[in-house]
Amino acid sequence: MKINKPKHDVNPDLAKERLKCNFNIEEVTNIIDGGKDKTVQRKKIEDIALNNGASLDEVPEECLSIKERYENAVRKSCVYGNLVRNEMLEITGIENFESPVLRRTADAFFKDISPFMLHLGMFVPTLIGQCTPEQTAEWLPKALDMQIIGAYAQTELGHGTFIRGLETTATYNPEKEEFVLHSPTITSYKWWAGGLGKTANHCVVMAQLYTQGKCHGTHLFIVKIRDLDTHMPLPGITVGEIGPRMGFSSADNGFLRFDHFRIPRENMLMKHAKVEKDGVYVKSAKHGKLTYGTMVFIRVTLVSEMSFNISKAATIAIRYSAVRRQTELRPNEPEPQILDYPTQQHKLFICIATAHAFQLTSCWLWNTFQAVLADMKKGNVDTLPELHALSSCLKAVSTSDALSHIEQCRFACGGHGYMLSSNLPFIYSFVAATRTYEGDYTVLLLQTARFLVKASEQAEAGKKLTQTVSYLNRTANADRLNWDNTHEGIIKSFQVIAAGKIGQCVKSIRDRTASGMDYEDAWLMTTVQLVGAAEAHCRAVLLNTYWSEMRKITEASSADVKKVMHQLAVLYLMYWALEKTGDLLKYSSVSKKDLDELQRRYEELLAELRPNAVGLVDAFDLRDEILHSSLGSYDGRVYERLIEEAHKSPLNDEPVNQSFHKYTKPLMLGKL
Ligand SMILES: CCCCC/C=C\C/C=C\C/C=C\C=C\C(=O)SCCNC(=O)CCNC(=O)[C@H](O)C(C)(C)COP(=O)(O)OP(=O)(O)OC[C@H]1O[C@@H](n2cnc3c(N)ncnc32)[C@H](O)[C@@H]1OP(=O)(O)O
Ligand SMILES: Cc1cc2nc3c(=O)[nH]c(=O)nc-3n(C[C@H](O)[C@H](O)[C@H](O)COP(=O)(O)OP(=O)(O)OC[C@H]3O[C@@H](n4cnc5c(N)ncnc54)[C@H](O)[C@@H]3O)c2cc1C
Repeated sequence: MKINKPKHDVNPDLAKERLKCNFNIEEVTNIIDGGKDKTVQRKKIEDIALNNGASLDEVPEECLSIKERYENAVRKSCVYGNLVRNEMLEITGIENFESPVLRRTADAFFKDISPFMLHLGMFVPTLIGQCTPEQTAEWLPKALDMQIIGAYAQTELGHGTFIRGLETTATYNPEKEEFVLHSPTITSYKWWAGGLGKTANHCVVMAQLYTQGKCHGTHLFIVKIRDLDTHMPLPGITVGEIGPRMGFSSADNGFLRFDHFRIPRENMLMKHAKVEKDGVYVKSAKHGKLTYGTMVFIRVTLVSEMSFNISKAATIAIRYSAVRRQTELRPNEPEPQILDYPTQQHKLFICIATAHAFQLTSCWLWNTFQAVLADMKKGNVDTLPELHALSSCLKAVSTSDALSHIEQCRFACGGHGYMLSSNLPFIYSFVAATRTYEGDYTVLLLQTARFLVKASEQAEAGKKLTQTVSYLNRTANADRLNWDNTHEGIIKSFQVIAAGKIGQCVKSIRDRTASGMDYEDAWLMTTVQLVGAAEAHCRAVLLNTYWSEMRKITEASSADVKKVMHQLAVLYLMYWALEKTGDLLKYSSVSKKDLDELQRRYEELLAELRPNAVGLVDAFDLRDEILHSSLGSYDGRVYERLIEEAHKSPLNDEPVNQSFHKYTKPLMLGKL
């Protein structure tokens, strides 16, 4: 495999690590990419995007002012967008505009975030999912060609989670065949939409639809908010940026207020429900929640996004841990590489395994999503609730796990991991937002819990359940599972934990209603348990999917690759079994002796994986331009890079800062 040759000598410790690796790295890269041809395609696209240096910044993004950072990000977005439009999409095919390969190259341009991200990330998918064929013909080519730039304005100042509580109104006027968009209260300001503040000239707006004097709930509208030539906001539109936040600092998350703003009837996105010219409302023939489709789509894609982010953080932390030496183990012996500490391996090897677990699960989820879309095309929406439950819990758990693993990667890099030049703080703050946006963690797990409670009741009634909850058919009446210390045994025990927790929730709700509580209060009182049950279900799905997909995907692999992929999956199973010993003790016959044995095997496995650690992160094949890290580059020149980056600090532009003469010296002389 062609590796981008480092310009400098590789750090000797890192070079030695690469000699230790006992499997074929290229083979694992091909597995991650989804095949050899996909690796070739990815590399071709990366060469187009990155070889001309257009992604490079003279001054690090973080050293710029807010305005400069935004302007620089727009500049790079245009260069990048142009490359996507003219060269990259030709290779992937226009229908793959959301390809992870494009997503990956975008990271080389933006340490933080592109102000255009939501254009391709949400605006375009909404057009694809919510437009009639005529609307698609009108809007999609312009959006894909970037003649118009869009945002997705759903959340308001007062409501994000509770979509039915949104206050923006779209009132239909049959005389003029127009909708009037209005923000009636301060809490109805649209708030948060990425790219809305300064970049977008169009946006999709979620608003309460009124026609013939009746409210028909939230629907989507496409709205032009700025003049295409001058970029000035149109009359009736107040739009701006919401201000600095934890991350997302090079983009322009926006606010938007409508003052009786008129749009043509054709601007309601009418694939599912519509308003006729005379004002008659025709509701979706299929399902009431199809306007939420973009959210489901993004939740599905976020699982792969989390895999990518963990793989970046793991690459940085593992390469750094191979270079970094700290603390004598025995007097007069060299300090060990910190990667030799089992505690460090415990923090980091799970990250490699999780990146694989999420990648394989995301492919499986994507196929499930495509199958549901195909069913819906034929008018069958029966599979939608299961997809909604799955995408909700996998989005919640993958973003939450990614966040804690990435934080462990930062801890694993000590003080240097706190430097922005390590890139770990950027990765962390990006992923921190994913736990909240597209549906908050708790809220989405409660959506899954609704589905699980219904499934449990169906299992109790002897009905056959769909695939992801079919374990409830087998385990509904099981009390404590007989512990079986095999991989399949661990997966089964997680299904029993999930079934036990769901059963306990059902019982709590029933006990509470039997004692006189109404159902809503009984549900509310049980929500802490319900979140736990949905998380447990998600763990069972993740463990089962990772294990079975790993076995499938490595069927034709070489023995060494099979072995190391198998070891990672076993590590994942053991890690989670040990994390959840309380649940195992409650729901299975596992003994202290069994758990001690599991712990011993886990520690041995860390040691077995140790020689392959650097090889495993090299297999993620993340170019230095994408990693943006002083600690994680391929050549391991950690200390040299930290010094180079320090010199880029604007505070080092002159030997004495003017504040000394203005403030410090007068203070020292008592003249302030
Ligand atoms: C170039 C590539 C780029 C890739 C980049 C990758 C990532 C970046 C992308 C974006 C980044 C940044 C931006 C983020 C944007 C946003 O955050 S947009 C705003 C997102 N907002 C949310 O997610 C809000 C969360 N809230 C909800 O989803 C719903 O309100 C909630 C599900 C909580 C409840 O909805 P509500 O209307 O109140 O429903 P009910 O409680 O009445 O439920 C009725 C039944 O409908 C079922 N249901 C709910 N949602 C769905 C759905 N989506 N699909 C199918 N079914 C659904 C619900 O379960 C109920 O069913 P039962 O009655 O139980 O049977
Ligand atoms: C970086 C970023 C980018 C974003 N981009 C966009 C965008 O482009 N477009 C857009 O429309 N929106 C966007 N959002 C908004 C985002 O979708 C919402 O912030 C998110 O859905 C959470 O909603 P909320 O802010 O109303 O939180 P809230 O719902 O107010 O949550 C606050 C707390 O209340 C809890 N809570 C709320 N409801 C319940 C319940 N029913 N049961 C139990 N607990 C509950 C939550 O768990 C949480 O702990 C973005 C947000 C961020 C942070």
